[in-house]
Amino acid sequence: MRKNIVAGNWKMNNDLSESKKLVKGIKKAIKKKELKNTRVIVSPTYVSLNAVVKKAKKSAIEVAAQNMHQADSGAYTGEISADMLKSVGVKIVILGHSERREYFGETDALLAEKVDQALKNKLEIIFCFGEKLEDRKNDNHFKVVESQIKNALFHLEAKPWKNIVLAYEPVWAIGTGETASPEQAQEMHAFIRNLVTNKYDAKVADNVSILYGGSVKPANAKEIFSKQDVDGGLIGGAALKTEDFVALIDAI
Ligand SMILES: O=C[C@H](O)COP(=O)(O)O
Repeated sequence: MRKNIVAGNWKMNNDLSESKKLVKGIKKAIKKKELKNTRVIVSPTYVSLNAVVKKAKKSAIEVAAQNMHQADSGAYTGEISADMLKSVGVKIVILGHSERREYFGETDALLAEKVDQALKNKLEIIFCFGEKLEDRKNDNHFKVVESQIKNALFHLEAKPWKNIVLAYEPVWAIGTGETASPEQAQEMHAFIRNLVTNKYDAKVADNVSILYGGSVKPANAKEIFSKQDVDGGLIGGAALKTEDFVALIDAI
């Protein structure tokens, strides 16, 4: 059965001491909670990964990296490999975030390589995709999402899908305060699950968690998370404050 997930993407926020403080706060706040079928993931910057992994020990918190390079190693100044992530205890990596696509030119083809590299290294992937505002205005949102998923993930066999989490993040809703309505989120999530069913089978589709991301906050989380095909959220801004993030965990 698929899991619910509340994942905080800290993006380029929080230095080392702020990162340690935030994970410590979350750890304390969730200590006595019965999380049942819910996973809690935080994703600090590279420089804080090791420290956050250590602080998260003996808690339900899992730690993800925000990106990684597609090669094993080599002359790629400024980059981080899958092996390096594993060496500091990281088991999950976010790939395909719209900010990586937009500001760092990451294409579907490159992301397909990163996906293969992550899976080869037994890293779990939170794979992000989503349409831009003009795509939605032109009624192209389903087509765009379908091609992003097909191009980066549909070369995979069914088996590796147990290590894939999908994150639908409409670009127009990220950091803008504008959220997709719960109905819009459900409509797209059902479409995505159907795509996976058609390509693989119902079992693969039922087992994949599909997260929603884009201006999720305590005030709107419950309604979004309550939708049948929404299995939690990938959270930016609201993941930076302990009480807000914990409220999102409570909302699931
Ligand atoms: O990765 C997280 C998403 O980009 C959502 O960010 P946001 O919650 O600040 O809109």
